[in-house]
Amino acid sequence: MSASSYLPPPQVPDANWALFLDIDGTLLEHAEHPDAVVVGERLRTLLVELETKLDGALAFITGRSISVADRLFKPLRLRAAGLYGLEHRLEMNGPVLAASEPADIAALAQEIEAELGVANVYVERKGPILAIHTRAAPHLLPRATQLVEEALKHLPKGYRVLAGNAGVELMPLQAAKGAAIRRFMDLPAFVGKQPIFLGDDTSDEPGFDTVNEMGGLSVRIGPPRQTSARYALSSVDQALAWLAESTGQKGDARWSSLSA
Ligand SMILES: O=P(O)(O)OC[C@H]1O[C@H](O[C@H]2O[C@H](CO)[C@@H](O)[C@H](O)[C@H]2O)[C@H](O)[C@@H](O)[C@@H]1O
Repeated sequence: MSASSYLPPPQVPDANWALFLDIDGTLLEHAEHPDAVVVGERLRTLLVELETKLDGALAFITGRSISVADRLFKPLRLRAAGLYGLEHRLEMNGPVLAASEPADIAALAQEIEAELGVANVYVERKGPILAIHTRAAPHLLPRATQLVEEALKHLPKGYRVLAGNAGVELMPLQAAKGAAIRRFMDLPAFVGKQPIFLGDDTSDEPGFDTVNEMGGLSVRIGPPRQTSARYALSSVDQALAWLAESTGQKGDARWSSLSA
């Protein structure tokens, strides 16, 4: 769907819906470094209210690892697909099915850190996924991309390179948000419900496609751009206000800036 046909999504009033939430750029404003994001108390409260309202049918679908998501949203330990679906927590407060770091990815991370780490590039090691963050050194994005694309030639088959938000990620092919959403939709708390997915990034597009196929609501957060999402909200503030309205709170366009 083209950016010009964007619509704000309708309100979603009841427990017939299942809510899937991307984190960065959707629930949280972007920050210079992945550890510098701010999770406000008001957002934690909203997530708990939504989880209760939807009878448990709520999950994070994120590129972050679940352990990092837990640290950010502590003490919440919500259902989550981390690392684009390579790891899961299928029950709130339940165990995490985590993914480990293969030796060749560890070696590659060290090589890239040795070259670019000194230049303010952050190499985030996420088990089988490497995220090279160039937000603080944008001129090094082409070099970071070149390094991971070169590495693809030497790694076993089954990896791909994906443009990130101010960076680039190397990940296994099976890391995909659409498959992660489908996995949750088979669980008792989700089955028979209509999925809604809120996301902002290229890596969220397979999630939009999946909820479109399932007859759900796909909602892209951010300024207009080409996307498969059928609805749009222009900012994190708007996304949080939309979610809050479904719990009966009045709309507030400054939602996230008031929440810290
Ligand atoms: O799928 P998401 O929940 O949106 O996670 C995507 C990536 O988010 C994080 O990186 C991005 O956000 C950082 C904080 O704003 C920012 O500094 C960075 O430039 C962004 O790319 C996270 O660090 C990654 O692991 C996630 O894949």
